[in-house]
Amino acid sequence: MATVPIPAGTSALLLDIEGTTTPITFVKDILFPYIREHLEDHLSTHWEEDECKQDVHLLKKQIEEDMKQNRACAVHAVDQTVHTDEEKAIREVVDNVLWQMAADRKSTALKQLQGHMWRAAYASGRIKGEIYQDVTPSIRRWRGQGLKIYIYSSGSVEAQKLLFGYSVEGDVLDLFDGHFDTSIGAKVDGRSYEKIAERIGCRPEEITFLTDVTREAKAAEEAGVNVLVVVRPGNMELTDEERAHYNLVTSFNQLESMGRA
Ligand SMILES: CSCCC(=O)C(=O)COP(=O)(O)O
Ligand SMILES: [Mg+2]
Repeated sequence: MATVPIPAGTSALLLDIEGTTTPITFVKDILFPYIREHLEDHLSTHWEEDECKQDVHLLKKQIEEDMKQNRACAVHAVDQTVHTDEEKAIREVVDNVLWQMAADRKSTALKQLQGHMWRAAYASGRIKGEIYQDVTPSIRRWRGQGLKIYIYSSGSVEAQKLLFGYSVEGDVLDLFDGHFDTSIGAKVDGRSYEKIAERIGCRPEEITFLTDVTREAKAAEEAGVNVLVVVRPGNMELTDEERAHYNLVTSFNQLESMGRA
């Protein structure tokens, strides 16, 4: 397995989750089906609670935004205040959420609701966060070399903390210096990476971002962030052009720090 140098001058590694630290199958075959299976029951049980009301409010705002931008969207009046028929209102929220999930939308509204729903599944031990075997030993090694480690995922910060807090390796949250989600901006928008650098307190050039998605890699590059594209089983195939352009890693074990510039 060829060694890949962590770009010189890197002080912080920014890690994607799905397809990078964690198999895509865990998200698609375990996390997402859990939502589809329990959505209606979750909404019915928690409908009157503040957290659920906030989740529904955010979904409604997303629909308004989609309509303003003329984006295709399943339009449902998900408003708890105007519905007299609670069952119908819940049905509309369910339809909207299922529609967003079918399109693999990464909206903050959807991700926030999902994070809240997974809480019970992780806490009961029904779900444990999967992490590739090379991930935690490598992070420990990099931390020993003085690198800071951050997560940036479309999954909400709460969902990220659940995955690593209730992982197959137990609670490994102490490996991370911080978490970012789409509340800082979309992963395909270069400005998100500028904001992350600001929040970390370094220049974009000091960050190296690891992701499986080349649209995210491109956005990070535009912001001046270093990028490594992660190739894991089941990840989206890269084009020849992408393979030629990006430095690729198949395991975190390959990544060696060459010392700070
Ligand atoms: C953080 S667990 C949930 C994963 C998820 O919902 C998701 O959209 C993953 O996106 P990523 O940015 O980690 O590829
Ligand atoms: Mg990913």
